[in-house]
Amino acid sequence: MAIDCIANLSINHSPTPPSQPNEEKTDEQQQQSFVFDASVLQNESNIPKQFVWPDHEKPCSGTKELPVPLIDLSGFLSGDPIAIKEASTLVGEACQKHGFFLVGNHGVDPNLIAKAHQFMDLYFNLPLSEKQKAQRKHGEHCGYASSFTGRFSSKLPWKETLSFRFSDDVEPSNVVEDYITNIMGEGYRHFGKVYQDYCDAMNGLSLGIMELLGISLGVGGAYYKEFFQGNDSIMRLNYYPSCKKPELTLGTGPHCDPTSLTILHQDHVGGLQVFVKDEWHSISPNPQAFVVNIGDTFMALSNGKYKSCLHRAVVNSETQRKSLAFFLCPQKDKLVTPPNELINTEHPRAYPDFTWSSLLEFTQKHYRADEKTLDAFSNWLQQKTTAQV
Ligand SMILES: C=C1C[C@]23C[C@H]1CC[C@H]2[C@]1(C)CCC[C@@](C)(C(=O)O)[C@H]1[C@@H]3C(=O)O
Ligand SMILES: O=C(O)CCC(=O)C(=O)O
Ligand SMILES: [Fe+2]
Repeated sequence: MAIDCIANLSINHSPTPPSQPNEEKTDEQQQQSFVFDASVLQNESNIPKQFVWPDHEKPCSGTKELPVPLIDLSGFLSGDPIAIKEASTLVGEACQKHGFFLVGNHGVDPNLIAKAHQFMDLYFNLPLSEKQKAQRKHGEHCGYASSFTGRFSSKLPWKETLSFRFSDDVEPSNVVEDYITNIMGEGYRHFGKVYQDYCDAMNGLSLGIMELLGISLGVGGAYYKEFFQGNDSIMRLNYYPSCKKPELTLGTGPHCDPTSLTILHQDHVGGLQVFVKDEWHSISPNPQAFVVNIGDTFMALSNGKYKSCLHRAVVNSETQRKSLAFFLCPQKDKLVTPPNELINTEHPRAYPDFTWSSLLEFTQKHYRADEKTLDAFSNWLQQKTTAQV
């Protein structure tokens, strides 16, 4: 079934019955045979135990709003030096506190954003067998994943994702469109074009934000912008089905993004939460704005001055939720090391040099990304280096 034709297809399909647990199988084997079919699970009043999170990680009621600055990019985009200075100051203040801010008047076509959301609705409401054509393979980070049942045996996130790679190092870059068409079929070419265009827009916005970050850190607008030229980034579509017991589970577990910069567009539903001053805070939806946050790799590039902050996503019993996350990542083997201007006796090196490919491999094969990913990775690297001596 091609994505093109589903644009005018009302999708009625008999939901795949959940695989009945088989007593003879071990827990582990049951886990592997478990399939997260959102069209079934969203109607289940008793959610499978693998999706029930420990009490200390369950959603809490009455979360306060996180005060994040909404930075108007119109002046920056028009090259107004005063507006650029103001924007870089606001970005720097937010990044030293919790690493989250909003950007408005960003120049991304609202019709493109709307189309990206519309095609998410179409894709994630396809029959599971159709979505599984793009099944993400073990150890890889591209493709379709439903709650990561193949990777984790507990604390499963209540979500489906479709992730693909975007590279800025070829002109014109058709990597997204070609990937989607190759793994999902020629009928998805229009679908692929929409996300190709979306990623191109995210790439441009990311490089602009890197300019503001460089100015705010006093290393100049070109420093990080050049570092991320030819980036090799990840685009992720997050689809969170409604859940009859939202208070027991999480859409995305607590984590710091291991990547460099995340540009997130959340729909009108809400569910993003950030852990600041030992409390979870929400960031309410603003469809005209993107939520931007610093990831672990940029925290290292800023020598720890800017914070990669713990965050998560909660679900609800009323409606599905969607978010589009563009994860800016440097070329895989580029050395991640902070500029000398940020190193001095008062601020010695906070993290060892590393490459993004080694951190990505660590999150995919050795460690579930969470609040301590960069510390765990640094220790793992140092143990590896010591062992090789
Ligand atoms: C490089 C990545 C790994 C994850 C997607 C991107 C950035 C965030 C990571 C993730 C969202 C952190 C929480 C756990 C995770 C497994 C998830 O819930 O999706 C992580 C992603 C991943 O490993 O696929
Ligand atoms: O969906 C959200 O609001 C957050 C998702 C997220 O943090 C991620 O995908 O890394
Ligand atoms: Fe995240």
